[in-house]
Amino acid sequence: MAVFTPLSDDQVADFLERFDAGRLVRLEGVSGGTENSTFFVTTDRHALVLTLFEQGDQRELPFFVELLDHLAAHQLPVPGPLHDRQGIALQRLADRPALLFPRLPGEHPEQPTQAQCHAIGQTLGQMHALTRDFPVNRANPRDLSWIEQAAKRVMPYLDADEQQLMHEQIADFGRLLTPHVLPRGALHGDLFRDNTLFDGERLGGVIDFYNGCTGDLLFDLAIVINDWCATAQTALHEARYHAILDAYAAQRPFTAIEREVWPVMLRMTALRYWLSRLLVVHVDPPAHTLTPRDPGEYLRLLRQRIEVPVPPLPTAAR
Ligand SMILES: Nc1ncnc2c1ncn2[C@@H]1O[C@H](COP(=O)(O)OP(=O)(O)OP(=O)(O)O)[C@@H](O)[C@H]1O
Ligand SMILES: N[C@@H](CCO)C(=O)O
Repeated sequence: MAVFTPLSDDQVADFLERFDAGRLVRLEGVSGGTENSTFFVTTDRHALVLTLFEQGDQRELPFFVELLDHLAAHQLPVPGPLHDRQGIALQRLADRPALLFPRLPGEHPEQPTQAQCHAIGQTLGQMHALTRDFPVNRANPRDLSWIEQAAKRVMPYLDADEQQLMHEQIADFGRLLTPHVLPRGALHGDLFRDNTLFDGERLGGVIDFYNGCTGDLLFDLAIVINDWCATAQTALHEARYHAILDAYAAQRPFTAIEREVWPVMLRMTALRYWLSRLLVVHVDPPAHTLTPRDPGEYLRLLRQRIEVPVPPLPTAAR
């Protein structure tokens, strides 16, 4: 389930009056997602998605709206929010912040093809090239200082080997990453396969920007590689890896420092998800009954990244 706040047809029909988007034909709750209430809204003119924000700091919503407006204005495949007749995107409905989006076509890929990997690498590279000078800022909520704090909260739930691994890795990140200034910009922050929609090989869109923030561009790319390029045994799927990185590098070439710290960034983002999933399981279980994602998957991935070197970042497009 991902309807925490039910809405009636009348509520949504009234809400649509604020926009030039047609009249309500059908309202359906969406079962995917875990954080917000999501509805598919069909009007006589458009297929739309309505999101009610159930958690998080509402003062941060303008960052997401401006980022999506910016990317959509540059024709990136993202759902640019609809603006009402007064030009305002961010609304209130059922006492919650609400946004209305175009419904993008497609399905989440489970076993991404080469063409799908190329498409996501290219789009992320374009997004990063476009947001290097994006003027609005939101600090990365999952940076190294968050990792250090979160690690203290989960330590009691780890065995001795896992505790040692976590301590050693975090010390490494501080030593190997902190001295460097990496290229920065606006990040998606959670670009897993299930935050993309593919219509066949065509990228219909990238969704769920609510982890979006300002940070190291390489952090975003490492999240993508870890999720998109792991085989069932967490080994690196090399064909997908090269397809994503080559397409990305053609849009935004890597710096020498990025090439140097790349293996560390892959480990840091693997540990970031090991931690956030441990927090959900042991420390802050959500109110809903959905099965939490397995922290062990990212522990295995982290170990894999430590034991098996990854090929270097490409120097130039092949
Ligand atoms: N613009 C869109 N076009 C088509 N489908 C969408 C769109 N936005 C959301 N969806 C669908 O709704 C589902 C839930 O949306 P979303 O991922 O934003 O929710 P969430 O509660 O923030 O979830 P989570 O953070 O767990 O991924 C998505 O998996 C997708 O199937
Ligand atoms: N992508 C996250 C969940 C949503 O933030 C994870 O796999 O843990």
